[in-house]
Amino acid sequence: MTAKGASMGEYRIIGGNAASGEVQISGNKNSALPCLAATLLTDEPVHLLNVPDIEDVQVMIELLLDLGSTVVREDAHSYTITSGSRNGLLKRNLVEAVRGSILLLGPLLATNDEVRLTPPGGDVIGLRRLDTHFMGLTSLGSDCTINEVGEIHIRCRHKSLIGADIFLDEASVTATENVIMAASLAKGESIINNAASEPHVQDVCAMLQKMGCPIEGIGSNRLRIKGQQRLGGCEFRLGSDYMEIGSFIGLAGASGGQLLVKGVQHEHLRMIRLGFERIGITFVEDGPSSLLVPRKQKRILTKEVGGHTAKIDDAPWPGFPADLLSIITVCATQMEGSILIHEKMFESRMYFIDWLIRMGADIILCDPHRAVVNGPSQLFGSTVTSPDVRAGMALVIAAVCAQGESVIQNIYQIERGYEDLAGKLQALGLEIERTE
Ligand SMILES: CC(=O)N[C@H]1[C@@H](OP(=O)(O)OP(=O)(O)OC[C@H]2O[C@@H](n3ccc(=O)[nH]c3=O)[C@H](O)[C@@H]2O)O[C@H](CO)[C@@H](O)[C@@H]1O
Ligand SMILES: C=C(OP(=O)(O)O)C(=O)O
Repeated sequence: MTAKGASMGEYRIIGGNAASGEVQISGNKNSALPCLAATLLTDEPVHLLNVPDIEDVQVMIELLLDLGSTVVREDAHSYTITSGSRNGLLKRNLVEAVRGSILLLGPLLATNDEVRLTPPGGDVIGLRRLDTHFMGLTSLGSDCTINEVGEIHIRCRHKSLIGADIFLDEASVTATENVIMAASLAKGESIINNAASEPHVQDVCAMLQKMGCPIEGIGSNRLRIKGQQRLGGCEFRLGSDYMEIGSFIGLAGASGGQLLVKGVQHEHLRMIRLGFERIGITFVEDGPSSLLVPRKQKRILTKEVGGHTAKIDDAPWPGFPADLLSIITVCATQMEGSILIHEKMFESRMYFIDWLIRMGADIILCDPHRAVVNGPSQLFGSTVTSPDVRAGMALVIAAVCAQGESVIQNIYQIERGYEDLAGKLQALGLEIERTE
């Protein structure tokens, strides 16, 4: 059993078929988590639309319920949430189930004198430091400590948080979101320098603006936030999940299918397009919110000018997203040539490559951060375990490309972030069975 008692089930996949047809993309997990947390910043109802129906969202909603919020689920993707007491015992197993639980810190600190929280969970992909969160929240006038059992304790030094000119030591996504949310109810103006600017950070800012908090610089690394005495309710539609989009582009490209991907925000895909082009996969815009991955692809790992081996590395937005490097790695095994994959941001995200090697991939894992993929390789079905959400999806793609049957275990890790994955893959003509 997992922390929240969800399925530890498995997927059985018979490989060899191309993923073809149409797929509808869900709302962005990494927008949903902070936007759910931001409902705590107002006493008025907040109506959230395009919320993905995934495990992480269900955990976050359970945490809000524990904090006294009223949650009305209008349908699988829309909720009206009204916050209540904002205190209550947060179950350790729920907090530890998702990284997003750390996002309660900012809103709870803005609305209470002090907050206690056990450390968050999420993917085990290397050290996930909290220093930047503490740095930002301390600058707004609080004291942060962690006790011997790892419990986080934050206390306001004044009657309320006080706006400040803050410089973050790294452009951390969730730290930026926490500081934005805390600053929205701080006294006076705050400036966040070296802020993260991912589309989900932009979503949180757009939602807070609708709640009555003026924010300048959205999408840049310098945000100016005018703190308010109170915020109002709003209706907000979450952006689409560009990690899911990238995953389906990779799935179609690697398996040789033709796929129409619907529910796309093209402006989020500029660097992702360049990354996929480097591994020989292209896609074209097909209307304002769709893209097409054509069946016919180059399938060649491109070289740098001068004929040198190319590389793909991750970076904070608008760089290539860390969360898509595992997908790129598995897709590269199906293309001709060599490429260096350089994971700069997380220490332990590349160990899933051992599973790919076991399935027949020719990859040299140089060190925890760098791998050279030599392709193409015929992959063979195997029993593998999903270590984290993106590695899990990468293993699904490997299984689709492989000859024979694969079993992918620990699919809770995948379903944390992908809505109805088995259903979506079956609709694309793939042989996948989900068992509990
Ligand atoms: C719930 C949520 O939103 N999770 C996302 C969030 O996690 P999260 O907010 O936890 O990730 P952070 O942005 O804090 O950091 C991710 C990693 O990148 C490193 N780092 C970060 C910024 C920087 O300028 N330089 C640098 O090296 C950090 O040290 C850390 O190892 O952002 C990550 C990076 O996009 C994504 O993988 C996660 O899916
Ligand atoms: C690392 C990820 O998620 P989380 O931060 O929620 O663990 C991810 O979505 O790839």
